[in-house]
Amino acid sequence: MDEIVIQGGQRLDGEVRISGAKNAALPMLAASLLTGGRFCYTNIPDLKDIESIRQLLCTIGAQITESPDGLIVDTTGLNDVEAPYELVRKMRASVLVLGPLLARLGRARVSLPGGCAIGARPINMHLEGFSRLGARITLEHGYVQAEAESLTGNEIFFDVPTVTGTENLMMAAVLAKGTTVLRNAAKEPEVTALADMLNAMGARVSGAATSTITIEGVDRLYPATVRVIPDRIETGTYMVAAALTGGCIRILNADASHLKAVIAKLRKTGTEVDTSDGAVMVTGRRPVTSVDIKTLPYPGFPTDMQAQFMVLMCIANGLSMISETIFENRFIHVLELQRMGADIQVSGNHAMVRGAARLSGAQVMASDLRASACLVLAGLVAEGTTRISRVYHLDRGYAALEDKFRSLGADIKRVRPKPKTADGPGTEPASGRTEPRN
Ligand SMILES: CC(=O)N[C@H]1[C@@H](OP(=O)(O)OP(=O)(O)OC[C@H]2O[C@@H](n3ccc(=O)[nH]c3=O)[C@H](O)[C@@H]2O)O[C@H](CO)[C@@H](O)[C@@H]1O
Ligand SMILES: C=C(OP(=O)(O)O)C(=O)O
Repeated sequence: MDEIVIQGGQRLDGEVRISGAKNAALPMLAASLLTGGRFCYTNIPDLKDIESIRQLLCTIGAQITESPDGLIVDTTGLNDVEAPYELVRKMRASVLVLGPLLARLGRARVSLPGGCAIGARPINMHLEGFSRLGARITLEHGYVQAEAESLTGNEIFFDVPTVTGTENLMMAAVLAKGTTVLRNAAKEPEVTALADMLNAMGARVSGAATSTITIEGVDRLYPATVRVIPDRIETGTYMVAAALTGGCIRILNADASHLKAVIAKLRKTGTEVDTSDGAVMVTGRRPVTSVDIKTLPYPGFPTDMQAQFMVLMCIANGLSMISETIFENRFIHVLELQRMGADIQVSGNHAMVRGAARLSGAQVMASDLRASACLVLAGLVAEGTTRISRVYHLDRGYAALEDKFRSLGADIKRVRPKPKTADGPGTEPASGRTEPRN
C-alpha cells in the first residue's frame, strides 16, 4: 500500500488550481439516470470516488466516454437497477442512484452502506422520504429495495438536514405526480448545484439554498450540459495550508462565497484572506490566534474542514474548543496528531486543543478522507519526516494532492514500501484492508 512521505518545515507559496467538487459531481452524475440521453459534464475531478460512480453507472447500463467537450454519459439504455455491495462499501454516495432509478424505472436495489469510520451514517431519512412519495421499501440480505408504480408528491420533513438525503429526495420527486415540499432541507452549495442541473433538465425545483425546497413534478426531463462547481473543502484545505506554514497561496478556480464560515474563522486566527480579484489569496501570519469551532450544517462551519482546522489550532497561541455536532466519531485523527506531539483532550464531541505544540514527524495512519488531509497538513509543519499510510482515503477526495502541494514548495512524495515477508515484523495482517472503504 502506498504511503505519503513528507519532510516538514517548508513555507508554501504560489498558485494552486482547485478541482471540481467531489460532493457535487457525485449527485450530478447520478442525476443522469433520470432520463435517457447524452449528458456532458465539465470540471469533473480526477478522483477514486468518481471512478467508483462511473463504474456504478456503467453497471447500470450507462455508456461513458471522455471527449474534448467533457465527460459524456449516455444513459439511453439501462439494463440494471442495482448498486452492489462491492461498490457501495467503497463509496457510500452510491445510495444516490436510489432516487433517480426509482423515479425513472420504478425500482432500485442498493446495498445498505453500513457504518463508516466517522459514524453510523444511517439512510433512514432517505427511505422514509421515498415512502412518503409512495414507494414500498424492503430491507433484505443487506440490500434496500424501493419500488413504486408511480411516485406522488408529498411534504417531507427531515429530522436533521441531510445532504445526500435532500439530493436523493429531490431526484425522486422531479418526475413525481404533483408537488413535493422538502422541509428542513440541506442548504449546502452541492444541493443547489444539483437543483440547478435538474432545472436545466426541465425540472421545476425552487427554494434550493433555503431550508424549504419545492419540487413540482414534470412529465419529461432532457439531458443537459453541466459544469461542476469548485470543491470548497479542497479550497479550505489549501487555505489552512497557507495559514499553517505562514505562506502565501493564491487559490484559483475557487468560489469564496461557499466558504464564508471558514474564511471568517481564518481571519480571526490572524490569517489574511483576500477574495477581491476573482481568486482567493491567503497569507499566513504569526502568531496564529486560537479560535473555537463548532461544526454545523451549511452555512455553518463544515464538518469536512474540522480535522484540517484542528492542525492549525495545534500550533496556535492558546486554547481552542472544537465541537463536532454532525458525526459522532469524527475525532479519529486526534490519536494520530497526539503521536506527532499535539496536546488535545477529547471529551464526548468536544476536543480541547492546547496550542503552541511543536509537532514532530511520525509514522501515522489515515482513517478517513479528511483525517488524511489533516495528517498531510500536520506533516507539512512537523519537524522531520512524516509517513502516512492508508492514503487511499486521500485519493477519494483530493485530486493530484502531492503535485499540487509540491508546486507550492512542499517536500512531499508518494512511495510504495517494499513488500514484507509473510511472517516478518510489521507485516500487514492477512485480513488487513488493502482497498478503499468509506
Ligand atoms: C457525498 C457527500 O455529499 N458527502 C457529504 C454529506 O454526507 P451525507 O449526506 O452522508 O451526510 P448527511 O448530511 O446525510 O448527514 C448529516 C447527519 O444526519 C445523519 N443522518 C443522515 C441521513 C439519514 O437518513 N439519517 C441520519 O441520521 C448522519 O448520520 C449525520 O449525523 O454531507 C456530510 C455533512 O455535511 C459531509 O460530511 C459529507 O462529505
Ligand atoms: C465524508 C466525506 O465524504 P463521504 O460522504 O463520501 O464519505 C467527505 O467528503 O469528507
